[in-house]
Amino acid sequence: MIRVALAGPRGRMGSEAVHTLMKNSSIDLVAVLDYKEIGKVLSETSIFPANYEIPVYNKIEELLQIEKPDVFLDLTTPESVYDHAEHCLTKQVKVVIGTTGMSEKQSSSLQKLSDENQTACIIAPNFALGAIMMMKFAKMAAAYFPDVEIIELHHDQKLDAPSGTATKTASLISEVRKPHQQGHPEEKEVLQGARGASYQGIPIHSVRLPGFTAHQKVIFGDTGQLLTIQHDSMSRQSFMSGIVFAIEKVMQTNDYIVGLENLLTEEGDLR
Ligand SMILES: NC(=O)C1=CN([C@@H]2O[C@H](COP(=O)(O)OP(=O)(O)OC[C@H]3O[C@@H](n4cnc5c(N)ncnc54)[C@H](O)[C@@H]3O)[C@@H](O)[C@H]2O)C=CC1
Ligand SMILES: O=C(O)C1=N[C@H](C(=O)O)C[C@H](O)C1
Repeated sequence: MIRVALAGPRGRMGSEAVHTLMKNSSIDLVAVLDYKEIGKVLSETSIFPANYEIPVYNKIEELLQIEKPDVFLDLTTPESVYDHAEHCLTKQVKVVIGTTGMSEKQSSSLQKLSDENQTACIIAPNFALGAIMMMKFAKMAAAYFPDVEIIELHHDQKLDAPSGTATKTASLISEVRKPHQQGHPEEKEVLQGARGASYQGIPIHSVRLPGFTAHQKVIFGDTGQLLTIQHDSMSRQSFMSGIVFAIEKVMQTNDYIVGLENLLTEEGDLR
């Protein structure tokens, strides 16, 4: 049994993940971390059934010391995630991070901590298999279609923009796309922000509206043709098999890994 602690149990992702981990016969959800008092065990909150007697902690130091999890899964906020991961890696507790919105500086610092403590840290900007495929396909296409823009569309409660998925997609594309100027060389934004954010020259446009869950289009343009690679998460169920996969994989490594595409084999692991 893999002993897992989860941060953010009442969130949109966290609550779904609690149910998934409770149902999994090779995972033992030993504790959850919330930032405020919500009861001593999860079943005392209105959103979980009576048999969810999982202890709730407000202090990560106590959680790690008392429950000794093998893996700490973070599904919280850009503000909290770094601090949690730092505590875990320093105490040599493996980490799976689903939370997006960390700065590059924070990610590099976690990589250093992971290396120094020889403790695995898997960062998954997107746990959904289809989104991972979208990113892989986009990287393939970018070798042939260097002009590309990314449009990501999410629910209006999302805190970070652009999404972790969009940034990761742009980073993968940048590995193969020859740096060059897109659009007209004399292009001017009449209204600031009209051309979106720029990741090494790749425009990223973020849409936030009620009604959306998590969606992305990667549009490649060439003379007389367009190629669009699109992924839609219609519910948070789409992320759950990826969470279990990441927890299983983090037990087999001591490395710092960003993106589940680095862990997939050609045999269709996540099915
Ligand atoms: N990697 C992936 O596939 C996915 C990642 N996400 C990311 O996961 C994160 C969570 O997303 P949602 O569930 O939609 O957000 P949410 O706002 O519904 O949930 C976040 C939860 O974290 C809790 N929280 C905040 N600070 C905390 C702390 N210090 N300790 C413990 N709990 C704390 C909040 O009370 C809240 O319940 C976001 O960063 C989002 O971008 C979301 C969906 C998929
Ligand atoms: O906040 C979300 O909802 C999501 N966040 C992740 C991201 O920033 O890419 C993954 C997915 O898009 C859902």
